[in-house]
Amino acid sequence: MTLVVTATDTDVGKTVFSAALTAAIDGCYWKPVQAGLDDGTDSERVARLSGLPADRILPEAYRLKTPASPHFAAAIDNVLIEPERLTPPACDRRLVIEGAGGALVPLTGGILYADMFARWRYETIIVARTSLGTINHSLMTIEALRSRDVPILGIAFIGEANEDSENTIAAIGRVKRLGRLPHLATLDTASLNAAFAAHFRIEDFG
Ligand SMILES: Nc1ncnc2c1ncn2[C@@H]1O[C@H](COP(=O)(O)OP(=O)(O)OP(=O)(O)O)[C@@H](O)[C@H]1O
Ligand SMILES: C[C@H](N)[C@H](N)CCCCCC(=O)O
Ligand SMILES: [Mg+2]
Repeated sequence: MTLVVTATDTDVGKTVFSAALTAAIDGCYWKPVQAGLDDGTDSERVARLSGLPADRILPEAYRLKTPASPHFAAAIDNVLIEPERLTPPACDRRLVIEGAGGALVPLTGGILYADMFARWRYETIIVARTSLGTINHSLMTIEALRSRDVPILGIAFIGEANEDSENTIAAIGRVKRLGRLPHLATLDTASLNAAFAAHFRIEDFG
């Protein structure tokens, strides 16, 4: 089963979570659109953090120079993102697909990530912060996905425990709380794998 990782915002922790998840299911990882090349790419970070062989990291469909919204980064590079090229590549294992930013980030002037998720119809995981403001961002993300009939596997939190916010989102949003990855002072393969194993149940990921 292919899994999509989206979030309530950029910089929430999708790449870190995806690295842990891909390692845990011994799968493949794909970042369809990488916007920003100078500070390293999400694929490079997943390769390093997951410790998986290089061939598990599938090549991006688009590699855009500017760290910006994909629609804008593409325009700067004089590229038009074509949805047909965002067909997930073949992989003989389970695939983890990481979006860019939050669910309603544009790929073109008219197509948002959530529209691609709706085409794909894969189970989608929302990565959300635990800090104040997350209830609103998480519930809006859930609404945006539901309104497009995107299947939601559940929500994965990143950060320090915030029991009320996490439970409130799960209850009002009617989504499964998959777990919470705490902030790791040392972010490496061993600490990430250990934290994922301690805070998530592998059975929840199919
Ligand atoms: N559990 C964690 N412990 C420590 N640092 C973390 C953790 N999760 C994320 N970070 C750090 O937070 C920053 C943002 O995380 P990440 O790159 O995973 O965000 P993202 O949601 O993938 O962003 P983008 O929209 O650019 O893809 C990174 O510097 C990352 O190393
Ligand atoms: C460049 C960044 N790290 C992500 N790849 C793209 C984030 C796009 C966010 C757009 C927005 O919501 O304003
Ligand atoms: Mg990322």
